[in-house]
Amino acid sequence: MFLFTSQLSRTLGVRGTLLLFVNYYVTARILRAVTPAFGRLAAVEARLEGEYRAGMGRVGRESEEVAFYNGGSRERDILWRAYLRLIKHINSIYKIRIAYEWTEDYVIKYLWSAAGYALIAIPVLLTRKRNIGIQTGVDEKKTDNQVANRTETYISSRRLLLSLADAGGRLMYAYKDLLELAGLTTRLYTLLSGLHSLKPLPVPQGETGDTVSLSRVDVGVPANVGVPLVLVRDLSLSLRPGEHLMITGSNGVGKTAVARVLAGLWAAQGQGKVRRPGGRKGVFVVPQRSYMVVGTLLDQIIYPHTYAQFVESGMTEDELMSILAAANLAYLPSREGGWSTRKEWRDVLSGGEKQRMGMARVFYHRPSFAVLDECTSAVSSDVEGQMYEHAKSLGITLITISLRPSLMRYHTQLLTIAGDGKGSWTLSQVGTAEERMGMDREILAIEEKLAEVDGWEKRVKELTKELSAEEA
Ligand SMILES: Nc1ncnc2c1ncn2[C@@H]1O[C@H](COP(=O)(O)OP(=O)(O)OP(=O)(O)O)[C@@H](O)[C@H]1O
Repeated sequence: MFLFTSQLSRTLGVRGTLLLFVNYYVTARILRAVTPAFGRLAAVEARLEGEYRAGMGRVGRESEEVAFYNGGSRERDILWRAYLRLIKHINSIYKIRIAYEWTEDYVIKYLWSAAGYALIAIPVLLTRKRNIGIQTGVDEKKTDNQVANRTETYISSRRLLLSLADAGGRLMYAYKDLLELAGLTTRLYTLLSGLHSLKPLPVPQGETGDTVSLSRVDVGVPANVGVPLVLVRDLSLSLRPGEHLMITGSNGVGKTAVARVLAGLWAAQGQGKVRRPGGRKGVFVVPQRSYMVVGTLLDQIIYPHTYAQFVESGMTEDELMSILAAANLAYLPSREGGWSTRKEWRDVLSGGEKQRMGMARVFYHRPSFAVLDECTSAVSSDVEGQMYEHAKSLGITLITISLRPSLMRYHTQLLTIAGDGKGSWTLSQVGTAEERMGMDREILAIEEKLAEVDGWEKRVKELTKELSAEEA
């Protein structure tokens, strides 16, 4: 544009050039007044598209649960609304864009050309001698030459004007693209600033030794703003290898929160200190919800190891087989067609099988400490017991989060979180092996009696019915 303007100014003279700049100014004002907020529109479009895609992903992931609840039409309704919101927005952008592009084309193609022709005409109309033209020194007396000069000036100016309009159009397109880029950048900026405002993962105070210990630690939900919610106050405990801990308490009292602090996902609140053995062999957590990785059957057991790490570890497939046997999953390789079978394991394996696979991972990695967060709730008691005994025989110290009293027998310490709103807790020894056996027997007896409760209730009802019939 600068080049074309400077070329044109040679033809137009000072007044013409000034008027050309007035034209630029007026055009810029008009276009600025009619330019929609393309940046904001692009940011909203990106957000709506994100919501829609997240909804699609959620339905894909949770399809079975949705089907069990017969929630298909409800989900379709939610997705349909998200889709309509997106489409409505995209359509409104198209309408705005069409109106804007028409205006822009009209202004740049027609207004600029009209203004340009008027400007070219000014010297012709206003100059008395009419000796305009970029070629000077031509013999003015020769009329033919004058006509030729004017024609040449007109044609070159016209070309310059067309090129100028073209350059102006490109500039406006670039401006529009820049606005859209700014919108997307704003969205990315929001995401990144959200990530940056997250508190960094806690730096472990000590990742040495073979002991897990919490010393005067407050466990609470981290808050980016405001005061964090403290679930357990002033918690102190120390676990050496072989000292198995069971954490219990009602739902939502903060059992998993303690596991998160132990695993280093949440920082300990207050002035407390967390110590645990470092490295991969340190604390391994098996979460409440089973996770199946994309990949082969073998990948499920060795996760988060890669195949290369598995080979490097020197472990054989026979050893993997015995790991699966310890988790009561020995039938899987033959049933599924071998170690390298790829399937959607999340859907293929049952709830209990997925939980047992979680335990197989513990046996494979053999960490010093394993936090088992209600990860055997869908496994039958006998297999659960076998897996606990096997983990202990591998030298793994267990930190179990559970509401099942029957699991107490595998532990030496019991942490009970009160959930009284004050963050109270108690830590007690579960007892000697003999005492634990006694407790086991008592638990089994109670569990057996509990299993009979339904039958007794049924009998009471029958008797009541018979009595009321006799009285009548
Ligand atoms: N990421 C989070 N953001 C906000 N609140 C959370 C978060 N995680 C947990 N909480 C809250 O902290 C409390 C304790 O949660 P936690 O998962 O530790 O409970 P829990 O004792 O393991 O329960 P359950 O036995 O049901 O598994 C709950 O009230 C929960 O809503």
